[in-house]
Amino acid sequence: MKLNIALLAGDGIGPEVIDQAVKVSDAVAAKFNHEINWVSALTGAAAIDAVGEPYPDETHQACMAADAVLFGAIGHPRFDNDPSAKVRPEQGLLKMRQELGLFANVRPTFTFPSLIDNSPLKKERIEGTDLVFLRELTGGIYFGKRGREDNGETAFDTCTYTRNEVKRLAKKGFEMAMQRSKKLCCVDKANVLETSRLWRETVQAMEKEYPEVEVSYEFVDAVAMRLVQWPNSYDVLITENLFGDILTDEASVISGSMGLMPSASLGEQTSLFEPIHGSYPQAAGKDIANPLATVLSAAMMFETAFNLNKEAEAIKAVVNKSLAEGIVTEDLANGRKAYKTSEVGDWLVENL
Ligand SMILES: NC(=O)c1ccc[n+]([C@@H]2O[C@H](COP(=O)([O-])OP(=O)(O)OC[C@H]3O[C@@H](n4cnc5c(N)ncnc54)[C@H](O)[C@@H]3O)[C@@H](O)[C@H]2O)c1
Ligand SMILES: CC(C)[C@H](C(=O)O)[C@@H](O)C(=O)O
Ligand SMILES: [Mg+2]
Repeated sequence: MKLNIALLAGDGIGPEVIDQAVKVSDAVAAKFNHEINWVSALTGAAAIDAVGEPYPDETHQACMAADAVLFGAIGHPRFDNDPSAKVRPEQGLLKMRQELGLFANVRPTFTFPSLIDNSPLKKERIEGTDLVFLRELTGGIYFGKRGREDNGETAFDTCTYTRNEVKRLAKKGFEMAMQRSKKLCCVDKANVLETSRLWRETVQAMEKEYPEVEVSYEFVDAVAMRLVQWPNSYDVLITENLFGDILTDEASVISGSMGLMPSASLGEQTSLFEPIHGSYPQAAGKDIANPLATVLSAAMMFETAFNLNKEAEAIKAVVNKSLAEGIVTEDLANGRKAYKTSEVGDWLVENL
């Protein structure tokens, strides 16, 4: 099979972790007789430096022409520390998600048996955790009206959702629950927010279409607590954009490192695969970042975008093997030898 993949490495550790995912993808493609045609395109601060905008039209065209997109990370301290910057790398990420119509961000959280002691949480609480967030990705406060009033003394961001936006995300949630343990949790703040009441009302109305799915409705503040207290009590969680952003970073602590958690962003026309972490600027250029979140995002790409399950399983298996054998970057070393980002990538290729 010929796979056309747009490659958006981005900023900071983006290019380093993407390099490992490319090496591993090429190796798995060779093993299973596929050919990957990578088309690299600019995004983030790198694109601002090169052409003045974070998601240039050329990049959008490359994403639209490809069968799938593999994304690293964007963001640079130069913008993080300058709130007045008008053009920002993150705008590129949001524009890309919106223009590609990537409304459903699938963010699994799971544990690796060999890393159970890497989590600061108690082993007996987290063992066997296997849950998945479906984060709405193209609506809510990220895309609402925002601005300043009162000579800049007052700022506002507005959160808006339409019933259809909630429905299409919830539909994916119900479908995913049917494939898994038939348990769905709708995370909201319906005791306060009108958008959350629309979420709850919409999901409640859909329950009768999926009589086998047991649905619970929980407030986001309580979920934030129970997620680290009893993560095993969850299976599929659906939530709006900002809640999903925050809860998934929190959930990454269960696995032991932010550098481990992959994601898939799904739309009607295309899909994009990216680690949930950012550009981790402190590690940029040092060859120390954990590449596994990006490698596992590539596995999600084989599975979700191309229906190539054996290929995805091969990647997951070699990742598990590397962890079991202690071939880990410094975030997971825990007093053991820390391997470089590129050494982990090389090991995965050799052992695939
Ligand atoms: N999707 C994205 O591209 C994305 C996501 C989040 C943040 N950002 C951007 O990234 C920049 C830095 O943001 P931040 O520091 O809040 O978040 P971050 O995810 O880049 O880093 C937070 C912490 O997580 C850990 N971490 C992250 N990735 C890791 C990896 N691969 N291996 C090992 N440890 C890892 C590190 O301890 C790091 O200090 C900002 O400009 C932000 O806007 C981009
Ligand atoms: C960088 C930022 C805009 C982004 C988000 O908030 O969606 C990031 O935190 C993520 O999780 O991908
Ligand atoms: Mg985030």
